[in-house]
Amino acid sequence: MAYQHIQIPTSGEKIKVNQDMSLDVPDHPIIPFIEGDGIGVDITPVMKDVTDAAVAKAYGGRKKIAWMEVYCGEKAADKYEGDWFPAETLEAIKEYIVGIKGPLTTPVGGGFRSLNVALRQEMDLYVCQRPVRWFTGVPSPVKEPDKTNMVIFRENSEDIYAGIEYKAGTPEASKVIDFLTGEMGVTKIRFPENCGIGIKPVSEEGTKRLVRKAIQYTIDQDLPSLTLVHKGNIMKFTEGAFCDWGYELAREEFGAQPIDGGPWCSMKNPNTGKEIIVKDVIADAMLQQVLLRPAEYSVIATLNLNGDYLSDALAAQVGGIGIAPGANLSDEVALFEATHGTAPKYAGQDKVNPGSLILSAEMMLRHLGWGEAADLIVKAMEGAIGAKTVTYDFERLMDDAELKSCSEFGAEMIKHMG
Ligand SMILES: NC(=O)C1=CN([C@@H]2O[C@H](COP(=O)(O)OP(=O)(O)OC[C@H]3O[C@@H](n4cnc5c(N)ncnc54)[C@H](OP(=O)(O)O)[C@@H]3O)[C@@H](O)[C@H]2O)C=CC1
Ligand SMILES: O=C(O)CCC(=O)C(=O)O
Ligand SMILES: [Mg+2]
Repeated sequence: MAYQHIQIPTSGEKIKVNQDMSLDVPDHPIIPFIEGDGIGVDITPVMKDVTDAAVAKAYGGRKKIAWMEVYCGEKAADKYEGDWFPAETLEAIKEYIVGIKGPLTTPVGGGFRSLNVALRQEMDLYVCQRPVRWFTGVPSPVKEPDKTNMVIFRENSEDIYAGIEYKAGTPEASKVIDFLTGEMGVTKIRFPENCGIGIKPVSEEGTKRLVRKAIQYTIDQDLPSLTLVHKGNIMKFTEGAFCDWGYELAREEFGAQPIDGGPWCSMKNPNTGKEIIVKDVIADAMLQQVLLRPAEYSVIATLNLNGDYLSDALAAQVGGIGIAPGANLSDEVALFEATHGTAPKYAGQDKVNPGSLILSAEMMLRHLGWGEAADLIVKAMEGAIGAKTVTYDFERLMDDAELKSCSEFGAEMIKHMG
C-alpha cells in the first residue's frame, strides 16, 4: 500500500501471520514505530539504538530491524494538517503486524479522547500485558522487592475506557438521566440536575477472551496462579460478572475444579502436571495484598481501569514507571508501549529513564522469536543498573550511583551487552 507521509524502508520485508496464527518473521522485518509526545523524543531513539545493538550482537548482522516511522499525536498533527490520528498510521500497523510506540498526550477534563486508547480500540488490541519484575539493585520502597514478580493482563477494549460519557448539563446527559429516572425506575442519582454520566460496558465475550489469554500464559510459563481482580461486590453486573465469567471459563475450557465448593478452583497444567490455582481478590484488597504478600500472586487478569491503577502501583514496588514495559495484543497485531505517559515536564531534556520502552522492545523481540537479542537486553539492563550508572529516577534513591542522561544510560546498556 502507498502512504502519504510514511516512508517504507526499501531494505526490509513484512512480517506475515501463518494459518496457525504464528508469525513468519523475515531477517529484516519492517517494524513501524510512533516516536510519541513529550519524552517520546528522548526515549524512542535510545530504545531503537539499544534494540539494534542487541540484535546486531545476537545475530552477527544476519538479522536487522528496518524501522519505519508512523505518526500519531503532536507529530502527526504537524505532518497531516491537524490530524492527530491519521488513518494511514492504523493501516500501517495493521499491515506490518508488530509495532512499538512512545507515549501520547491526552488532555484532562475535555479536548480529544485518548489516542492510546483509540489505537487499542481501533485495532481491537484487547490484551494489555504488563509484566512487573524487579532488577537486582533497583531502588524500591519495599523491603523485599524480589518477591514482586507478576504479569498483569488488563482488559483493553471495554469498561469505562469505551468513552461513553455525557457532560453534566448537556442535553445528552439530561436525556440519559431522564431515561434512567423515567423509564428504568432509577431513584438514586443524587443530584440529577447537574450530573455527568459515564457508562461501563463489560461483556462475557470481552471478559472470556482476556481471561483465556491469561490462563494460557499461566500454562505456557508454568506459573502457579491466576488471580481475577474485580470490584464485584459493588459493581455486580460488570466487575462481578467479570469474576463469574472468568471462573466459568476456567472450569469449562480448562477443566478447573472448585476447591471446597468454590469459587476458587484448581486445574492441572496440561504441559507440566503442576497445579494452577484460579482465585479472585476484590480490587481494593488487592492493592494491599500486592504490597504485603506479593509472593502469593503471579498472573493477574483484571478489567481496564483496575489494570491501569494496578500497573502503576505495582511498577512503583519494583522501582517505578521508568522501568515498566507493556504490550497491547490482538490475536494478530501487537503494539508494544511503556506503562508511563509523556512526563511533559522532562520532555526534550535527555533526562528520563528509557528503561520502560527498552523493556517493551525486549518483549517485542521475544514476540518475534528473537529470544537471544531479548536476553541481551535483560543482561544489559542488569549490567547498567548493577554498575550503578542510572538515570535521575534511580540515582536520587541510590547511594553512590552515577547520574546518567537518558542517552548515556542507553550507551551504558550497550556496553554491558559484552
Ligand atoms: N500509554 C500512554 O501513552 C500513556 C499516556 N499518558 C499521558 O501522559 C501524560 C502525562 O501523564 P502523567 O499523569 O504526568 O504521567 P506520566 O507517566 O507521564 O508521568 C508521571 C511521573 O512518572 C515519572 N515518570 C514517567 N515516565 C518516566 C520515565 N521514563 N523515567 C522516569 N520517571 C518517569 C515521573 O515522576 P517524577 O516527577 O517523580 O520524576 C513523572 O513525573 C497525560 O497526557 C497522560 O494522559 C499517561 C499514561 C500512559
Ligand atoms: O491514554 C492515556 O492518556 C493514559 C493511558 C494509561 O494511563 C495507560 O494505558 O496506562
Ligand atoms: Mg496508566
